[in-house]
Amino acid sequence: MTTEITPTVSATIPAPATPYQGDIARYWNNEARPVNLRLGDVDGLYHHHYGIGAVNHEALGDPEHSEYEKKLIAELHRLESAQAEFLLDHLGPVTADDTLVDAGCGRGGSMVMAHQRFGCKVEGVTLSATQAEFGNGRARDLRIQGHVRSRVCNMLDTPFEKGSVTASWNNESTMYVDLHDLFAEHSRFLKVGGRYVTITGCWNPRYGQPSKWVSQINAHFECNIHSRREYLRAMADNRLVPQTVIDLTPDTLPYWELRATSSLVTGIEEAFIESYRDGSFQYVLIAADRV
Ligand SMILES: C[S@@+](CC[C@H](N)C(=O)[O-])C[C@H]1O[C@@H](n2cnc3c(N)ncnc32)[C@H](O)[C@@H]1O
Ligand SMILES: CC(C)=CCC/C(C)=C/COP(=O)(O)OP(=O)(O)O
Ligand SMILES: [Mg+2]
Repeated sequence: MTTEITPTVSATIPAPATPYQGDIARYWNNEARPVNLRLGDVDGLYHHHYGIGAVNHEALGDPEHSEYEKKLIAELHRLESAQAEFLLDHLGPVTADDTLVDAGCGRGGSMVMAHQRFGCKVEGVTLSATQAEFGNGRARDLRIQGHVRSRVCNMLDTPFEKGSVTASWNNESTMYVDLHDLFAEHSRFLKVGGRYVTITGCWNPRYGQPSKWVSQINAHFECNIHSRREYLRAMADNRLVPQTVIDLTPDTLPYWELRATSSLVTGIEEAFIESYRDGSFQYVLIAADRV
């Protein structure tokens, strides 16, 4: 699949708010891992998040078969898209007249899925000009550029008007920011009665402190994973009242176990598998009402 990329964003790139955000912008501008691009090439939905659900071993067939690796890639991608569908399931009622915000939108796969499901406008923000241009290129390819737009913008300081957004989400992008600052900003632009959803990895307070595996994941991605407790506290402080908290850890393990057998491994698979198994790390969905 070829993706048209034109420099629609680069003329207006704001300076990073902090040196750290400059590091993260560089990280995502330079990212081109086959585990993300080859999965996205399956159907043109490019994700930077992980998968949930049971592996369909029947669809994979015989590991010795010449087509097995191609089927494995399609299966990992199916599980990543299932994760995004599950997040969208928790946004509440959304109509074609509504605006949604994807905070930390990556290459925009979840935004396209949201527009295709609801017919609504979706605004995405990322620190990376490469990602925003890629997402806008995909939207143009699909002729949905009037509804789906990515821009380079700090999710802690967005241009969205107070109370103008029906629902918003962070899909695996909360570990790059202070949660109080983040939820204050979502709370500002969400309508009263609107919905906020995150799917994220968090360290488990029951374990005690971040395990060595959690520290390894932080170092690998230059991020700072928060604890489950911190999420709930920061939401409560910002008029976001959890409606649903779901532990997706058992649902994401099959994805990781399958990914660990593929040719697209990146070296981080062991840290996810071991930390999910020893209980130090959890994969969760939290859906909250803006009250
Ligand atoms: C792991 S990717 C997730 C991408 C996307 N949510 C998905 O599911 O495919 C993390 C994203 O968070 C973005 N990000 C990190 N800190 C940010 C910030 N302060 N403002 C806006 N985006 C940020 C990065 O640019 C990147 O797009
Ligand atoms: C759950 C946690 C802690 C996520 C950290 C954020 C992150 C880097 C997500 C996946 O991005 P990606 O799809 O680019 O990563 P990979 O290349 O490993 O697939
Ligand atoms: Mg990935």
